[in-house]
Amino acid sequence: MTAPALATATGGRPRVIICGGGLAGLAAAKTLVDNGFEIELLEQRPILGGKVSAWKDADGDWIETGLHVFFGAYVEIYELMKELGIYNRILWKEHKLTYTLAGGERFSFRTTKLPSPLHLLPAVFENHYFSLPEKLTLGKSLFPMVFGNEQYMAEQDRYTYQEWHRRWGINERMLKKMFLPMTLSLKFMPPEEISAKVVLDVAGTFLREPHASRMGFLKGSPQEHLTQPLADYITNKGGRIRTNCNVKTLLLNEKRQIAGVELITGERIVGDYYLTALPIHKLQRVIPSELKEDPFFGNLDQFEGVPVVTVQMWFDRQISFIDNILFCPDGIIPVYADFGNTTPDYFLDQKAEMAQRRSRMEFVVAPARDIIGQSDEEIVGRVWENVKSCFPNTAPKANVTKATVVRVPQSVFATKPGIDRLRPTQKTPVPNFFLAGGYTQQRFYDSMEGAVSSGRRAAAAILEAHRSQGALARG
Ligand SMILES: Cc1cc2nc3c(=O)[nH]c(=O)nc-3n(C[C@H](O)[C@H](O)[C@H](O)COP(=O)(O)OP(=O)(O)OC[C@H]3O[C@@H](n4cnc5c(N)ncnc54)[C@H](O)[C@@H]3O)c2cc1C
Repeated sequence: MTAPALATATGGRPRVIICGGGLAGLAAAKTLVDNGFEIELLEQRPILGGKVSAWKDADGDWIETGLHVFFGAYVEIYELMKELGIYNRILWKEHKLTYTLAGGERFSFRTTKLPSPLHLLPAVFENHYFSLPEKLTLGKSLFPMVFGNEQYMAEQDRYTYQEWHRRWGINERMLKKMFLPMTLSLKFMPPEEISAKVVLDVAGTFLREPHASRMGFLKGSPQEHLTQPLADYITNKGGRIRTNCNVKTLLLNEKRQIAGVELITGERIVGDYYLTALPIHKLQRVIPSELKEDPFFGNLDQFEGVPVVTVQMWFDRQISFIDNILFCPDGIIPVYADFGNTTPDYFLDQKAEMAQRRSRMEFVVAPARDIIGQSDEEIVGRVWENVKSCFPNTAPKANVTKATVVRVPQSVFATKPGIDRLRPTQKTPVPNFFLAGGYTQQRFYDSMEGAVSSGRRAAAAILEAHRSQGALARG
């Protein structure tokens, strides 16, 4: 809803400069234009979307920054997509987690319609891969996962997940085969590095909410089905989006408020409010050093991004017949999907008979610290060996017709122990400066939902600041 009464001291509409055109910046921009603000969004790259961005290569194939799935637990991104009329672009898959192992072995967890947390218990106890004694070690740990209160969860942030797992005496094979691909898919970090709190938060949500772990895929590229409709909505409402605008620094005035944004070209852009929706390693560079004297900003230097690699491979025949997300504890591809099954826009030969359908797979390669520096050929070769070992009946007959590698040296913020309490609010101690991004405080960490939620919270904080400023002026 537009609020035409909004105005600045000079009589114009309040103007917000947003740095960063990922989901957080775009979600904030949408809320602000909906509320009568003038926005100018500055994005460094030629395309929008940040970590969810995709672009077409010379063959006309979409290349994605990363494999993205939607979880049933998300809320705000669905509200936003419904407002844009694009919620139906999500295709929900069967509520089942499939693990593919070396040698072609498989196991899965299928949920039932029982009330939570019972909906997941048959999934664990019907599973054939783990023995009953192994599964019983997990049973007792479900209590703190489901019933642990906020204080308990916060206290677990001092442990890695591996430490927590061992403290509770949960079976080691479950750590290696079930939880390793889970933590690598969640935050691209292994159990010995990720905070226990993150895993407990996610597992607790899955246990408490029956649909939380259900997953969906976009019907095609995130550019066409998410980012572009969002950007179009903003520009149609008068928002200005500028790509190829690399923000160099935020400028301060004598009151230690933000006075403007300087681009690397030297151009200076001025507004009433400033919102950064940058990845944490970029934010660290644009914040003036004077502000870092305040621990609110100084603490941000303790955050870092996790490296990850995305590999896409095209094949001359169908390798997998599973229309869902796939996990793999063996090798370097903890989570992947065959877009030939999951994503209709990507079917190479949509009208063909099933026999002619071909696989097109996208893999998350993690942990990537030691892999990211390898050559494309080496990385693709290792992924291909991994695929052949997981699909020994179909893969060896197939030929790889094309492969691409996308490296993200600093992707989502590293959820290592001790970092959670340092996550800043969207409102900062500087009255005209606000933050958005997965590292800021909200429930969903660095995810599409976390980005949208943080963007909307930052926009709400700007609205609030503007209203109280108006009240002050009137008073
Ligand atoms: C491989 C991979 C897989 C993922 N899978 C999932 C998934 O399955 N489900 C899920 O929910 N989430 C997933 N995520 C996480 C999700 O993509 C992110 O949490 C979310 O997109 C972050 O959005 P953001 O706007 O906060 O940050 P970003 O997307 O990083 O956006 C920041 C923007 O700022 C721009 N920028 C940087 N520096 C400057 C500068 N100096 N000036 C101007 N602009 C600048 C960047 O170019 C970028 O566009 C995945 C991430 C990756 C990398």
